[in-house]
Amino acid sequence: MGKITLRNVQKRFGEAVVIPSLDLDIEDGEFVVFVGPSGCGKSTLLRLIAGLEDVSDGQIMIDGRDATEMPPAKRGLAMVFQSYALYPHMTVKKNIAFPLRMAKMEPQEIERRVSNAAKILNLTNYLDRRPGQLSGGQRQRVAIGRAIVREPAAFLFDEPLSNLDAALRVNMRLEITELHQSLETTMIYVTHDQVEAMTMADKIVVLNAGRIEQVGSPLTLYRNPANLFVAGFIGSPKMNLIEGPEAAKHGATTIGIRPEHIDLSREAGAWEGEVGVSEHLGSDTFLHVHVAGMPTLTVRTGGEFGVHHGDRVWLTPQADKIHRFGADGKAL
Ligand SMILES: Nc1ncnc2c1ncn2[C@@H]1O[C@H](COP(=O)(O)OP(=O)(O)OP(=O)(O)O)[C@@H](O)[C@H]1O
Repeated sequence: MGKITLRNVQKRFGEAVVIPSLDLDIEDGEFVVFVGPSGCGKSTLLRLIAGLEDVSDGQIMIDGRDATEMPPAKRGLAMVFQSYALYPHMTVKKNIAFPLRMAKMEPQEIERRVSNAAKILNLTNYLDRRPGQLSGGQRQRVAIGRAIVREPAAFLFDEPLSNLDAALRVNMRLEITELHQSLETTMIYVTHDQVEAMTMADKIVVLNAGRIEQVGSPLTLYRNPANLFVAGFIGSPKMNLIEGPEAAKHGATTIGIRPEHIDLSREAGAWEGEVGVSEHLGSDTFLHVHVAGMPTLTVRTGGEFGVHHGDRVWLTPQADKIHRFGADGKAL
């Protein structure tokens, strides 16, 4: 079980309203990612679900029970922090077993759960080490192990990978996704990294100033962003946003086109421009092209196009891939 429902949830810190009013349904077994810029309230929302903060108003239901006033330990959720919060003087085994010993579980059952978690996380050979003798990735796995042994209704991750280097982040991202696939337990994951959100989530919740901008699968958000905020936030490099024509009902419009949806040519096309910086990523190349009267446009090519700084090129947006937004920022 692991169905979590938020109804009209509000959070104020003194006078400051951090979450004005929020409704959200998290289904059993879903991998849900809260993403948004720094300070948008992602961690606060996770802490409200965990019970580490009290809601100012509204209701939190976990598996059909009202959990709004329930103390954290009673909610059956397990939180994994970026700081790991491991005990340096305890072995890996003791660290993982810690919450079970606190709960006075039978030693045999503790043993069974710890060795099972160690197997899942590839930590079997490290059980007698102390955290100081482990790599960053291994420490992160110990922190996850401590959550697994509790057999929670849901795992709550607060930016768990932000202390790891880039390569390790990619590895751990995959490991957590695989863990989700094998455990099939609800996971709620907070990050400001839209790539993490895109690659891991079943469902992404895009937050901005304590409000939900859009909820949907990664591809839904990518293909059909509900507004300019989501269009600009999801996707790397960012969607090109260009001033569009005035529209009778909608006022000043904005046109959005992703870098992979602009065709490049040396002959005629819609817009003529000059190539600025090229970024070669190996599989893709991103050209930054200056077109008169527009912000610099980013265009994806396979890299075989062979253009250089200062070359004249023509750009043509693919007509069926153009997004349009009204003056209020909403998709038209
Ligand atoms: N205990 C607190 N007292 C007062 N204000 C707080 C408290 N905790 C958080 N805030 C404020 O609430 C807002 C949301 O903070 P929160 O940590 O949830 O954001 P976030 O989206 O997780 O940001 P980040 O990605 O930087 O961690 C911020 O403006 C923050 O300053």
